[in-house]
Amino acid sequence: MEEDKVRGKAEASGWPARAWRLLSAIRSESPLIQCITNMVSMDLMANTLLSAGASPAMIHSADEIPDFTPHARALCVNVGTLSADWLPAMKLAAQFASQSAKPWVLDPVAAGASGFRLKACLELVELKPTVIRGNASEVIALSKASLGPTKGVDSSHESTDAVEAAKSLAQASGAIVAVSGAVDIVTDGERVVGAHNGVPMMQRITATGCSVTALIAAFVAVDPLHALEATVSALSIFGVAGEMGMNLAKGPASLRMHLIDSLYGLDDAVVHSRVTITSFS
Ligand SMILES: Nc1ncnc2c1ncn2[C@@H]1O[C@H](COP(=O)(O)OP(=O)(O)OP(=O)(O)O)[C@@H](O)[C@H]1O
Ligand SMILES: Cc1ncsc1CCO
Ligand SMILES: [Mg+2]
Repeated sequence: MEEDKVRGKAEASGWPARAWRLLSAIRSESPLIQCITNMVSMDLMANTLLSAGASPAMIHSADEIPDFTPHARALCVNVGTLSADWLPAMKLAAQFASQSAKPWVLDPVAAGASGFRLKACLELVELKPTVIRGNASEVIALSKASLGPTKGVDSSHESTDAVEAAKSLAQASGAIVAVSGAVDIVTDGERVVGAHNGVPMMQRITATGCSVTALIAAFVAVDPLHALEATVSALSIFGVAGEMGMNLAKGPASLRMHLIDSLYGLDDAVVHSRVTITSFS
């Protein structure tokens, strides 16, 4: 009953209609999304983008960036399996994206796990990402610019523990900051919005976070002037795909498959009845 009330309010706010409109735009425009990502996530990330209707390209060589990056509608940079030889390409691509006024999204995987990684993430933040999406531990580490008690790539905090950290990171960087978790939190430093869709089993599949970051890049590509709204919509749509997928799944491996199928098959009615987004402030 309480859940129905929250859904009712979300519907009245116009969020489901916006999420559906942006997903439809991705399906019709098929925006080219360049991804420089970790070796674990490449497959799921590319398939997530394809099933949403976008066109992924996992192109990471610095030699190709000057020719290629200006053609992409958005860039996703993910430091999951970072090494010193990949970092210059990430920075170069971010510079090209910024120079050509293309949105770019940073995933600061395990930002608090080592000094090398934290410094690299802070340097990337200096290059003005449009959106930063991490789990709560990553956003807290980045916001405080300090190493944290870390489980590596997994979070040891709830997303709601990271609201203040997310707001101050957004204010300091000028980026929209998204914290994934049971409730996904999105802020521009003033407004705070919560996206409530998703299922806990999504945490048992590696790279679902990486993949939703790339999906955010696709949503921002089709609505670059409303990055907060596009980010919330992407998180919500991915969560709804997880919920639909979970109805058919037996565990993480089959959820991975059904999530992709569900994202591909989402329709207006499902999006309108399930998308649950609320304002926190
Ligand atoms: N308890 C939960 N309930 C519902 N959805 C969840 C829950 N935890 C995570 N999710 C969803 O799972 C996806 C991945 O979020 P998560 O916070 O696990 O990212 P992550 O730690 O960066 O993952 P990875 O590093 O493996 O890519 C998001 O879409 C998020 O909304
Ligand atoms: C498991 C793992 N290790 C480095 S990146 C990655 C994918 C999830 O972030
Ligand atoms: Mg992650």
